[in-house]
Amino acid sequence: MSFASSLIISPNVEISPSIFGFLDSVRDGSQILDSSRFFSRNRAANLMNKKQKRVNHSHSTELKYPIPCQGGYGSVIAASMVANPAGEMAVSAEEKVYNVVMKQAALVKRQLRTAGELDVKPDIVLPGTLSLLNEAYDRCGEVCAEYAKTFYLGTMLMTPERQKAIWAIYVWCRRTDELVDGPNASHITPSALDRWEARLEDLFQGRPFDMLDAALADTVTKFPVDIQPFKDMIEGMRTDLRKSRYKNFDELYLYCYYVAGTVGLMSVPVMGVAPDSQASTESVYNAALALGIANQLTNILRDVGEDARRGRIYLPQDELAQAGLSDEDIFAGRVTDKWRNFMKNQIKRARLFFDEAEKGVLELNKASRWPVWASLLLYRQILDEIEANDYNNFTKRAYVSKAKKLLALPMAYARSLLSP
Ligand SMILES: CC(C)=CCC/C(C)=C/CC/C(C)=C/CC/C(C)=C/COP(=O)(O)OP(=O)(O)O
Repeated sequence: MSFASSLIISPNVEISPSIFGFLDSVRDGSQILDSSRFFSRNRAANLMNKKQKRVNHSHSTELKYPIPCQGGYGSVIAASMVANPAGEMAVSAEEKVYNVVMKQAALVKRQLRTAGELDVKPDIVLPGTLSLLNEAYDRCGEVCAEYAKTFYLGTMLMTPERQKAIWAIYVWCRRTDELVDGPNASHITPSALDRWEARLEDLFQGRPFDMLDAALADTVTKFPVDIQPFKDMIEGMRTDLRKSRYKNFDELYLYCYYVAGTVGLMSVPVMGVAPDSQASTESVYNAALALGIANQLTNILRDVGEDARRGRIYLPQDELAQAGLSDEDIFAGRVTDKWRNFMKNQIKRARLFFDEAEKGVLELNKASRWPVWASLLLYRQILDEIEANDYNNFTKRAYVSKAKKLLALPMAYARSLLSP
């Protein structure tokens, strides 16, 4: 069965224009994703302690964000229970996301126990479906190779089962992103996203809509992957449809979790934790979340000009105001000292998230570390390039040169050999 024909199975195709656009761009290679895309130091530990405190004093809990402040990088306390204008207590983004992370870690632990420490379930295949499934996974591999070359290369070191599962997850994320960022994004409505979510639920229940969904449907039967991060990613797309400004870092953090932190949470159950790791499952999940947030913050800092031209400013409005900057300054694209200082603090924060992520990479299964190191090293270098461009992220796109990319690969490999 050809891939294109397999997509026209169901009449539920209102989201399909984007999928076809997605396919076209895969075919002509017009978009290349060259590699994959928050936390105070010791945050995982901090959060654990806070969680403990929360049990005892549920209303006095405070979580710390690394918020850049004038003249340095201070740690400003952000209450995890904050009052909204109506005086109701609302839960901060940080706490909301923390709860998801804890739930994911608990789920994977429970499932591993019942599976007797086996994270791959045996393959039970009905006659005739194996070749289709193989074809579906091959197609996912092709998409991953086309869009995320470096990451794809890294997956080559994984076991075939893990490799295929990562491809299937990658492709679902890519398609989800394409709904709001692809060529047919202007046709996408919240109800199209609702249908995409219904389709996600179907595939988790073993009823995939097309071949690529079938690959993910198979993956979720083999690895302890939970639906929550997938649903949250769709929520991120809804956020993108209705929102083009972020009041503060709390709001931005939630957005980054939705669109990128979720990828980390989806990946850990497949990548697996090293059998000799002493780290808690929670801390590995926190590191994976941190990598997604770091990547997304980097992506936002790199794309300030491009996003502004689409009328979007992802940078926290309160921090811009504190730095004496406004939306108009961004639209005008002037690289001033105020802008450079603001950017320095934003870059510092992104690097803190990368630091947090680094601790977790060591805890992953050896064979899964290389692609993660490669994407971490490459994406973090984008921050160096923004600096090298003298913070002109309005008209200059920060990118990592081919030579630097090539150099990063053996470095990533060498790091992947290090034990915790
Ligand atoms: C660290 C541990 C314990 C595990 C690793 C867990 C993983 C794999 C985390 C990775 C998270 C990730 C890759 C998020 C993607 C975020 C992102 C900004 C991707 C970039 O996508 P595009 O926007 O297509 O990229 P470009 O614009 O750079 O092409």
